[in-house]
Amino acid sequence: MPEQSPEQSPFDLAEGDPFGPHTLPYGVFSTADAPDRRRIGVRYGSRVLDLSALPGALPSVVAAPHGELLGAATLNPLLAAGRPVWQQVRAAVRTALTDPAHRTAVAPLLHPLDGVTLHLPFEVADYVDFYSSEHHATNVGKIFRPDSAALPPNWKHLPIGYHGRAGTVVVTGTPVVRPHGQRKTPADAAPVFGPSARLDIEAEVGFVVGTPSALHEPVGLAGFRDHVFGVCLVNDWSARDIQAWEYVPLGPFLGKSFATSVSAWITPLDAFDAARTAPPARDVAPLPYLDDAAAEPGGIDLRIEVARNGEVISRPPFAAMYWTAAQQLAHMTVNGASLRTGDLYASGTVSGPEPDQLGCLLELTQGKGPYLQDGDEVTLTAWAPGPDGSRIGLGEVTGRVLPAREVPADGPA
Ligand SMILES: O=C(O)/C=C/C(=O)CC(=O)CC(=O)O
Ligand SMILES: [Ca+2]
Ligand SMILES: [Mg+2]
Repeated sequence: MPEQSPEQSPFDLAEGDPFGPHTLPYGVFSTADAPDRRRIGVRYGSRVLDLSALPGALPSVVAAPHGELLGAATLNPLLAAGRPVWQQVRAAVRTALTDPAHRTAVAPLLHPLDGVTLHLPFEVADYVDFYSSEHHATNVGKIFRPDSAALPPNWKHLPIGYHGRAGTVVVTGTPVVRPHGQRKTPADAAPVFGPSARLDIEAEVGFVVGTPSALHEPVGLAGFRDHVFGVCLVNDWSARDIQAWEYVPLGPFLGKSFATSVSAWITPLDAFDAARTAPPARDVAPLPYLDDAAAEPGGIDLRIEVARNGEVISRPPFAAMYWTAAQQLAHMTVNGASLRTGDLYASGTVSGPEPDQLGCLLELTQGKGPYLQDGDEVTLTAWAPGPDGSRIGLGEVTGRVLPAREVPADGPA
C-alpha cells in the first residue's frame, strides 16, 4: 500500500522553496471554469493566490484604493501605480500569506499552479535588447567578425542595444515556429530563401518598467528603483543565418523579431536586495551619467540554468554582466526618450568566463552548431540568494521549436 501523505497546508512551504514569502512574483492566470477571466495572481510555493479576490476577502489588509489595480486583467495598472503602491501591495500580500490569523480567509483563494493557465502578464510597450556581457560580446565578435577586434571601440563606453519587436514577445510555453528568411553563407553564390538552419537561443534577464518618465527628462542611475517594477527571464530566440546576412549596418532585424519568450512571473526588484553585488571592475572609466562607482551595487547574483530537452547545457552567471540594468536604463533615456509602463528591456545574452557558462548555442558550439532541431524544448530557470539563507526563484521560461510553416518557393501568396 502506498503511504498516505498527510494533507500539507498550502501555507507551509517545503524548506528552501524558492517561491516563499521573500519572492512573491506577480503573474496573470485563468482557470478552466472561467477561461476568459484573466486575473492577477501571486505565486506562493506551487500555488497561485488570486489577488482579484484578496481585497474582498481581507479588506483590513488590502488598502481599498488598491482593489481596482488588483482586479485588472493585466499587471499594467499596478505597474503604473508606482513604487510606494508596489511596496504596500507586496507587504499586504506577505501578511495575507504568512499571518495565521488570515488562513481561513485566504485558503479558498489559492489555486494549484498546475491547474491554472498562465498568460503574458503585462502589455509590452517597447522592447529593447542590450549586449552587456563582455564574455558574450567577445565570443560572438570573434565568431562573426574574425578579422576585427572582438569588442567594437564603443563597447566599454556605452551599453550597446537595439529596439526589438514588442508585439512578438510571448509568454513561456508558447511554441516557436522555425522562421523563414534570407541567408547567404560564403559558399552560396546568391542569397537563399528558406527555413532557418541555425535557430538558437539566448539566455537573458528582462526588466519591466512600471513608472513612466516624461519626454526630454532622462532617468539617472538613481531612478532605477523608482521606474523598474521587476525582473523576468527572457529567451531571445535568434536565427543566426538570417542574422549574419542581414545585420550590417543597422543591427538585428528579422533574425530576432519572430519571437521573444518571457517567463509568466515578474519578480519585484525588492526581492533581490540580498543578491545585489558589485559588477566586474570597469577598466575604462564611464562618462558621468553611467558612472556607478558611488551608487548602490548594480549587479544581481542571479544563477541561470539552461536546459535542452531536460538536460542542463549551461549555467550562465548574471553577476558577471559588465553593464548593469541601472546603467542600461540611464543610457536608454539619456537622449530624452521617455519610458512607458510595460517597456521591457533585456540584459543581452548572459555568458560567463567558463565554457559551461555560455548563454547561446552559437557560443557553446563555437559557431559550428548543431543548432536547435524541430521538437527541441529549451527551458531557462534561475534563482538568487535571498534573506536568511532563502532562495528567490524566477519563473521558468520554456518553449518548443515547431517545424517551419510551408512557404511556396516563389514566396508567400
Ligand atoms: O555581435 C553581434 O553582431 C550580435 C550579437 C547578438 O546576437 C546581439 C544580441 O541579441 C545581443 C545579446 O543578446 O547580447
Ligand atoms: Ca539578445
Ligand atoms: Mg528575440
